[in-house]
Amino acid sequence: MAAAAVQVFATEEAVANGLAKYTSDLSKKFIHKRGAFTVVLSGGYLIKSIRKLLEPPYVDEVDWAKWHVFWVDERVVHKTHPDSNYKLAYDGFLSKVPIPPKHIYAINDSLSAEDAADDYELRLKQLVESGVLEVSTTTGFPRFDLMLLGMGPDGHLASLFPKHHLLRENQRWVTFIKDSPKPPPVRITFTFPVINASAHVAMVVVGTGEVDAVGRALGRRDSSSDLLPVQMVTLEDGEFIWFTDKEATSKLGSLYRCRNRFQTLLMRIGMGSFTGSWFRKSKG
Ligand SMILES: O=C(O)[C@H](O)[C@@H](O)[C@H](O)[C@H](O)COP(=O)(O)O
Repeated sequence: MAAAAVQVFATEEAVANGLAKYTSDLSKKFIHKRGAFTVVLSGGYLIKSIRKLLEPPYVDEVDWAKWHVFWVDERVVHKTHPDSNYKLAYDGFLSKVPIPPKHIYAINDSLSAEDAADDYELRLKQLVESGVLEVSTTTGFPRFDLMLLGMGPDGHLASLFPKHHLLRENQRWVTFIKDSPKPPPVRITFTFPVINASAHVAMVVVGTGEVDAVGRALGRRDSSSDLLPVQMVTLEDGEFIWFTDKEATSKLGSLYRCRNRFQTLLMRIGMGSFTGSWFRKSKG
């Protein structure tokens, strides 16, 4: 049984600070351990959520030369197109830190969706060969150090949408979709076995847009309904943490709110540690 930890911050600003510290700590840990840090980004609001990494102390502490950056999903458009997740990340984050360009793995935007998915999967396999990317010893799927993900109001993550057949894909590392309900329709995406092989997944959800999905994902399980895609994140051997704020969790029960208030008090009087404020939600 895998567990998710839920961290509820008072504000979006506090989420951004917490996420920067979490990412910077993991970056140090993995670079010390194996000389590289493999980070997967999503599109959407996530890029704004990681902005504090661009500020002191993190911008100076992080060993950017050792980062390797990937996308959990990408729209099949040119890299300069306003819909491109690469462009979003480049303009808002990657252009501001000294990550070597050869460590930034954008999709090949001259290919069709089918070929771009094949090409991306092949490049991941080459990175496994060269030792940059680890693999799960149990499943053989690639094991990224950290995935920084967002969730949509329908509970989707990456380009894995409710009731879509791609939710059941269990062979491919990277696949394509041509009927994404969120525009644009044509995309490539990591599959669940890849997401679930991760060492760490941070699910970042702030504001009121996703309150219903957060309530369903973290509230009492309704066995009569289909699982939301986000509920299918069950890491084999990793840490799954929600970074949320009060608004996003406003539909959760009083237990969540009480525990968070108690933790905030402990932190104010200097007795709470960051990890101490997490509370565990059993999954499965
Ligand atoms: O290409 C995309 O559409 C994104 O990668 C997608 O998976 C995103 O992360 C979620 O839809 C959440 O998006 P928001 O943060 O904008 O709600």
